Amino acid sequence: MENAKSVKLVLEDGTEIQGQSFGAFTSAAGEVVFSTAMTGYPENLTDPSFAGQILVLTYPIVGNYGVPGEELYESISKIFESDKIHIAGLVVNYYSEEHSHWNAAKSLGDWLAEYNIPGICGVDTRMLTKKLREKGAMLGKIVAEQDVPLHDPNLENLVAQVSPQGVQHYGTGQHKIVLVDCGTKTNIIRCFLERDVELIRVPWDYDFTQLDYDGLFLSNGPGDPKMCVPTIEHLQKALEQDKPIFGICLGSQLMGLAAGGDTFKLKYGHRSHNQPVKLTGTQRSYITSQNHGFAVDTATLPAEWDMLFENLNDGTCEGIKHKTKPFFSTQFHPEAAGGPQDTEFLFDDFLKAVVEYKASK
Ligand SMILES: NC(=O)CC[C@H](N)C(=O)O
Repeated sequence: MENAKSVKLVLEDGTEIQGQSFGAFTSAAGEVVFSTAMTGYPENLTDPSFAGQILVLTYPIVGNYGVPGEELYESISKIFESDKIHIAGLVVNYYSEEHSHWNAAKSLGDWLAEYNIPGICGVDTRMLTKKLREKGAMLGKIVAEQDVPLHDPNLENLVAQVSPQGVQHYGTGQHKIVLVDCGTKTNIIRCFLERDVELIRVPWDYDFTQLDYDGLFLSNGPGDPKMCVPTIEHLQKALEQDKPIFGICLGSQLMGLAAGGDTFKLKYGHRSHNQPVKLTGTQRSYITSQNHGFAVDTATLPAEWDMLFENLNDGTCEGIKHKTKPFFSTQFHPEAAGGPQDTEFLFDDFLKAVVEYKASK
């Protein structure tokens, strides 16, 4: 890029990579993670699960389709996954200063600058990804003029930072679903509102056990699931009842923990739109959208629980289910955005369980 200022990416193992600045010319530290998705940066950057992370995109040209303008669906964003950029920094190979797309309203660089998020381009992101795969996810920083200390976001309660303050209601459908918002992607809300649902969106530490509802949903969210102590405690009470429960990503990890199982940090996580998972007990596999650094340790699940999906790349747990009660979860993202929508039927499965539960009362 002509006239771009120099910046560098520094990793905790001492690696230093020089590049050029785009977005905000500022320094930022975080956990460096990579995604091999080929598209979807407007969705990824606004996914609250990326809070505290410096995101490396392996796709070699980024920014060429710009960033869409904001449109609303009900009272939430129609396009983005939340109302701001959540990543701490962005690392790309070639940043396309020119963009062209029918719904582009601005450039990726201008959008990052609006939120004071630094980008670094001119980085061999495939070499960097090989390093992150060999050594595991590392702390790192993008350094502009001012140096900043390395910082581990997983030691913070990131969910408390991204979860909303109050309760919000959406939709007027027949089935009352409580959505525990640990940093939900808006497409989860859209998926529910396309169905026959009245949604009650509550903060991560809200005592939803006091509410009158037909089904409980636990959202995705950033950081280490073990930070969500109040959510796990409330969930434990819900697990004593029979109302259907569905969790996605962090929500799946919280179900595992509330059930009495354990979670662990994966070496470098799963972040892409083409992760294969197998439905337990079948030979059926699905291609899924994923963004996670932790997973439920299947070996620690109590006897009443089974693994529901398994990752076909590394055999890790991609969801769990209770053997007799209508409780299930996915580690992947059936709501996609971006990514394949092949598993969106799981929202219908959940609502079918809600209908059956209500009919049994
Ligand atoms: N997308 C998510 O919900 C991620 C969950 C958790 N923060 C992890 O990285 O594993």
